[in-house]
Amino acid sequence: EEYDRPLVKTPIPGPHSKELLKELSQIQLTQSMSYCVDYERSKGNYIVDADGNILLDLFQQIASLPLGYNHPALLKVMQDPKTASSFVNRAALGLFPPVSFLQNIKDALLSVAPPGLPEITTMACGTCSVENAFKLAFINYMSKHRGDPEPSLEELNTCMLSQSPGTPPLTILSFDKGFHGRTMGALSTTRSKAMARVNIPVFDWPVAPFPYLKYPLDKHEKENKAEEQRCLELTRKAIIDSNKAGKPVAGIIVEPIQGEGGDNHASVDFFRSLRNIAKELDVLLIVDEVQTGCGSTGKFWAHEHWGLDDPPDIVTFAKKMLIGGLYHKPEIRVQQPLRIFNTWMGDQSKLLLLKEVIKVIQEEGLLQRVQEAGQVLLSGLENVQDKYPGLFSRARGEGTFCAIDCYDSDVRAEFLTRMRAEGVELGGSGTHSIRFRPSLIFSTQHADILFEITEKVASEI
Ligand SMILES: Cc1ncc(COP(=O)(O)O)c(CNc2csc(C(=O)O)c2)c1O
Repeated sequence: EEYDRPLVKTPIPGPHSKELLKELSQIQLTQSMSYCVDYERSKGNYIVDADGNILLDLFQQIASLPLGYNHPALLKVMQDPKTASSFVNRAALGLFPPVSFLQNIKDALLSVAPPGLPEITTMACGTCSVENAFKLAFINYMSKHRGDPEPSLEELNTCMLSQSPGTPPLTILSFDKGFHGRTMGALSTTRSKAMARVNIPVFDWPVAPFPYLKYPLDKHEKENKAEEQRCLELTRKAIIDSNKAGKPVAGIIVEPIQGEGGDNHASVDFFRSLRNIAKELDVLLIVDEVQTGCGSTGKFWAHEHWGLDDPPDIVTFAKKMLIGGLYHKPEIRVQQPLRIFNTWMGDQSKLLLLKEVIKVIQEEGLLQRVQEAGQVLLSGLENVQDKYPGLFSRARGEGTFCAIDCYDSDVRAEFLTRMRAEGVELGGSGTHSIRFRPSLIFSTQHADILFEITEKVASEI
């Protein structure tokens, strides 16, 4: 059971949050912190802050809570004495896997593997999953072009001097406004905000535009088709040009929906064509499902909407999956140990929680609930934009992975601040979009509360 509705008693952040953040600012930057949270009292769709304010949370820790706060099924895992050892003994999974490792991987990860991708490597977060997906692509490219999975002696020597052929000038093609993480390789393919990239030396890898669609989609079919065609042609050209310039493209990375760069969508045809381009140019297709994965688009994996005959080569995940990792085709498994590797390789305790998450999704039919609640959410957003055309536009979404544009970033900031003051936690995406990232237990009654509060706020702005 959770709370019936939001209850805001103080300004947010309240006095206790302010005091805690002030102390914390002695040891680290706290500007990104909105308020401190009482994680014991937070329940389901509702987050409770340090001052007892109860908010309907449609952002859910940057879209990383699958079942909201303190779900009983997850708390039950913690009460099981058998699981304590998994939480206190963090295994180096690449060296000393627990006896239960394969069973847990089967139950938690292989049971929901994307179609056609039966192999998996676990990781700790989305960024390190993406970094290792790139390495998988590079290692594969070299093995394939060498005709031998084993690196040559010349490669082993020259790589220590950062020289070719051991250190190859390979690249990853990514899309403008994409987000794939903030470490140097992932950051080379992340272009959502300048502040995430500035002053960091990144790789100068090829980039292509991602479609910017006009809404409603059914009223702009011709223009949107042309926009997608333009992007596909520039993608193909960027790869061919990079190959010709002696910087071979080993992989393409794409999000099914660009979750940081402005909730940018593209059609099934766009992604099916992208898959064909990757195949034609012999480039691995990496689908980054860190934000879209684990159900919020109404299918377990967002790319399942594309109905691909030939699956992606690699799918990265994290956030709602509670652990990071990458699924991949068997033929691209690296042959040598300790090349795709780090100390922990994720965390076995998260697999025990994820097993329960998947059971709850199946037993409570949460994918169906996401589809139903998503329709109510999207049509509610369409009503809001119809009623307040000066404030909102481009309502869009797949499942509950929805967004709406504000007139500009100032209106967005004002709207988010007022919504929080009225007890609804939302996030921004890109320069002026609002993103909805409720957990999978979000239902139509939460949508009713959302739109009741949205009406109040929109009428006051
Ligand atoms: C599509 C996609 N790919 C990779 C990542 C990186 O995952 P983490 O390393 O943050 O777990 C993310 C993380 N999302 C994210 C949202 S805000 C943010 C940030 O660092 O500002 C990161 C993602 O959305």
